[in-house]
Amino acid sequence: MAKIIDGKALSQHCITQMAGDVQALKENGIVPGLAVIIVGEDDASQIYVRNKHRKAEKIGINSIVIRLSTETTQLELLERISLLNHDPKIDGILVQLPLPSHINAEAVLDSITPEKDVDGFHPVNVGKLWSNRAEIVPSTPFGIMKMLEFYNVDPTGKNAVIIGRSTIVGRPMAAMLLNANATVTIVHSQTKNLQEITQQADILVVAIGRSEYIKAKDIKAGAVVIDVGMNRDINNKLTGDVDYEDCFDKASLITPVPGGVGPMTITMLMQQTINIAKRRALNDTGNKR
Ligand SMILES: Nc1nc2c(c(=O)[nH]1)N[C@@H](CN(C=O)c1ccc(C(=O)N[C@@H](CCC(=O)O)C(=O)O)cc1)CN2
Ligand SMILES: [Mg+2]
Repeated sequence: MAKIIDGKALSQHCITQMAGDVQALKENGIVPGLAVIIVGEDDASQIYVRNKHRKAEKIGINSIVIRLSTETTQLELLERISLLNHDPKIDGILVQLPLPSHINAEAVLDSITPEKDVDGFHPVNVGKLWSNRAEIVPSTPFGIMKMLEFYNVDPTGKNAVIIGRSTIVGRPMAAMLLNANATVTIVHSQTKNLQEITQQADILVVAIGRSEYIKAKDIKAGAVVIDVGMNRDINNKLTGDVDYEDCFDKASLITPVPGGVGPMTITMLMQQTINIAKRRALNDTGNKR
């Protein structure tokens, strides 16, 4: 029988620690600041942004949310980002994805100054991650690394298989597991004999976007199974990419959906905002000398 990796409980544990860190920063005159920009009316995005704002406030981070209409032009968005790039009170800038189709998301993300790119999507931060000298990393895989650490899963020498090659999850997850000394394989929609590879995984991270795609027959006995999927069925019920019930007895550890990876994504965003503010605190001290 698998043990459940409880993302909600771990998230709460991290929040308590972070609130203490923010208090200490404030005593040194630094208030961490996070700016989240949302363009358009996507329902799910609205909820995630609201949750980010609430969690930030709970920890003591100064959170601002900039809500822009669907008709916002790319130029208007770039101008907003430029103002935030130069705002000394803002440590982290995040543009909620997806953006409306008339906006070039890459151009927008690339315009965020790398030091404030709290999502870790800027090519400079991607390059640093792959060079194993990361400062800011994408929150979803960062949350997964925290989960592994908290549940005493050392990736060293393990076979880690990631299903999915997105820039938000699959690719940065591969870099982080590689940096943690795992033997890493990425599989994706074009991979031949995918199941033969997933069956070898000691750590399996599933981000393929297909409801309950991974079954017990696809995993190794004792595998650690991390489900990044979020799929809505016709009754609006949330399902993961892993058939949780089917895999439960065969895995050693497994994340539920909801209550696994999702809550840690937002919590790790807060951690990165605090980390950037800590670097600002160090620089401020340096400047005063
Ligand atoms: N700029 C970004 N955009 C997006 C990111 C991101 O990291 N940066 N990730 C996702 C959305 N996302 C955060 O932004 C996110 C998604 C889901 C959850 C979450 O807590 N999920 C819950 C279930 C919620 C539900 O019922 O719908 C869970 O899994 O328990 C948090 C954050 C895309 N965009
Ligand atoms: Mg089921």
